[in-house]
Amino acid sequence: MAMLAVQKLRPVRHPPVQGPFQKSTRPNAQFVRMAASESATSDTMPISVKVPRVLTVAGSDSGGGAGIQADMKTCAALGVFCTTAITALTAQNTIGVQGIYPVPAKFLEKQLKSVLSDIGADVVKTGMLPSAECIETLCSVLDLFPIRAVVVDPVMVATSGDELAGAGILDALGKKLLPRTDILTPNMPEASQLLGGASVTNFEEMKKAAVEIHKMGPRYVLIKGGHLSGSDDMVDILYDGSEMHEYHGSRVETRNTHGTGCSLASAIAAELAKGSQMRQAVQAAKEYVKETIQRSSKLTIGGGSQGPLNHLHRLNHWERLGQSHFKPESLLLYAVTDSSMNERWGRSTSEAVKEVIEGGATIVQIREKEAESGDFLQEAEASLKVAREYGIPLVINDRLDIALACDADGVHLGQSDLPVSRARAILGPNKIIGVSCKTPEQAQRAWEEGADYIGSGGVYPTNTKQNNKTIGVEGLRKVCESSPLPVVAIGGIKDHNVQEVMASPRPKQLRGVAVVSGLFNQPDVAVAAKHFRAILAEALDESYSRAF
Ligand SMILES: Cc1ncc(COP(=O)(O)OP(=O)(O)O)c(N)n1
Ligand SMILES: Cc1ncsc1CCOP(=O)(O)O
Repeated sequence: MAMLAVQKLRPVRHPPVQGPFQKSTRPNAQFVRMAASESATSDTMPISVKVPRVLTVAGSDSGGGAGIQADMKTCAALGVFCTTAITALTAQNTIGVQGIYPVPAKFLEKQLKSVLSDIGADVVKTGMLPSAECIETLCSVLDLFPIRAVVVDPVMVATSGDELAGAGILDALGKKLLPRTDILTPNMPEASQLLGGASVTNFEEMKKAAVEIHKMGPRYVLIKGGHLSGSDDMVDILYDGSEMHEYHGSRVETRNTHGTGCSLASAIAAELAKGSQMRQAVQAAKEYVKETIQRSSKLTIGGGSQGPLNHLHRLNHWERLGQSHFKPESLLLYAVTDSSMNERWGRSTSEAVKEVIEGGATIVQIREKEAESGDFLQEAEASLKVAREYGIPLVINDRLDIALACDADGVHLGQSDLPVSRARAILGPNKIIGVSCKTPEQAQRAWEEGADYIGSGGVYPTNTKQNNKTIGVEGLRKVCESSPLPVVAIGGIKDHNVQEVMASPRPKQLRGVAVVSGLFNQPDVAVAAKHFRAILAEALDESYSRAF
């Protein structure tokens, strides 16, 4: 049995840091300790590890981008343990703030005391403080515990423009909190509000504002110049009462900036908690936020104008998602091979694949119902080589083992094949998984299990697949409307009925047609593919013009 190494807790002895400590009437409770297992108790590893701690006193953002949620993720990313005292719940998303539910001051006090009496905090960071009462409560609790620094982000207006704290807090902020603040981090509109509406719109006014706000009590004032207009150069100013320090950066073009202010203040708090001096902490925090914005710029979360950041980008979770070979547009002309048809016309599968791609196929599936595994693999490898030369995705019908063996771009599965969820677990997030669906229930399941697209049919009767139920154009539409997944129509699709399949009004999920005999049971595959592309172009154009 592994024994846990236990060491007696001692009251905190804070290392001396520059700047005022918060006054304390009571010794702090404890270290945050991680009990180390036996394997970690070598000569070089301490048996008790003191973890830097930040307490964030802020509002909850249900959208996960700002507030408490941003603070916790920032601290986690920077190696700091983050506790919370929630001042308000907000119903919020990437569009804006739909509601605010302030937490009663008495319950805020309970949270603060609960955390500080047990876990303690090296640094307290504040965000949304919705009322004067809440500020007074916070300050009276701060008097009771030793805190090394207080970082105040004077959150008043959300990035969406919604008000989070009214002018009613300014008096309490100025009288109670700012005199005990180590660093205050207003943006330009907040700086203006703190100064009773003074103009803070350019660099010179930012400097003047920093001097004026410094007189209100904070040791450092960091005015964020993100709102400076007419310049790609973004400047923040840090004023310590005698010197102005400038931090220059360049603007990153992205909608994903929601929670940037909370994240910067939390990053400063985290760096201070780890032992940095103020200027170092601001520098490191700015670098972290800059890198975070850059690494978040392509994320698609929510439909509003303010997307969140990827605080934990160093874990690289979402970068890999972006590497999928699949784009719904590639379903436009989906070529499904048939070696018996190709043999009849005197060509190998890989030759047919080359011709169909040259004619305009946008994705290829190798479908072999009779072939031995070794032959299937050889055919797949030769075809994949061709498809890669043209940058066209290639998937394997039914056989996950063949797809894995040749490292194809994915598989197409039928309802009687391996379940999509199992295939996804084996193939990982980046491979394409398509699944055949005839019913709305199957389509819904495909979506839930992680498929990339649906193949739906047979739309028309076909000789290529025996005993295959025909669902018609109506059945195809029902499948399209049952999940957000892109759909490709299949079954008996020929040049004379493509128009009908793709006719307007077309469900937005329907992205193209999958064809076997219409492409491969033809004397010239490239000509057949070109012909399909021309009809598709016309069908799409026509529905485009009808929509206007
Ligand atoms: C794009 C596309 N859609 C549907 C099918 C049919 O797949 P499945 O139901 O697995 O039937 P078989 O192709 O295995 O006979 C498909 N192959 N491709
Ligand atoms: C594989 C498949 N799945 C449903 S119909 C079908 C065959 C489509 O072939 P064709 O395009 O020749 O009708």
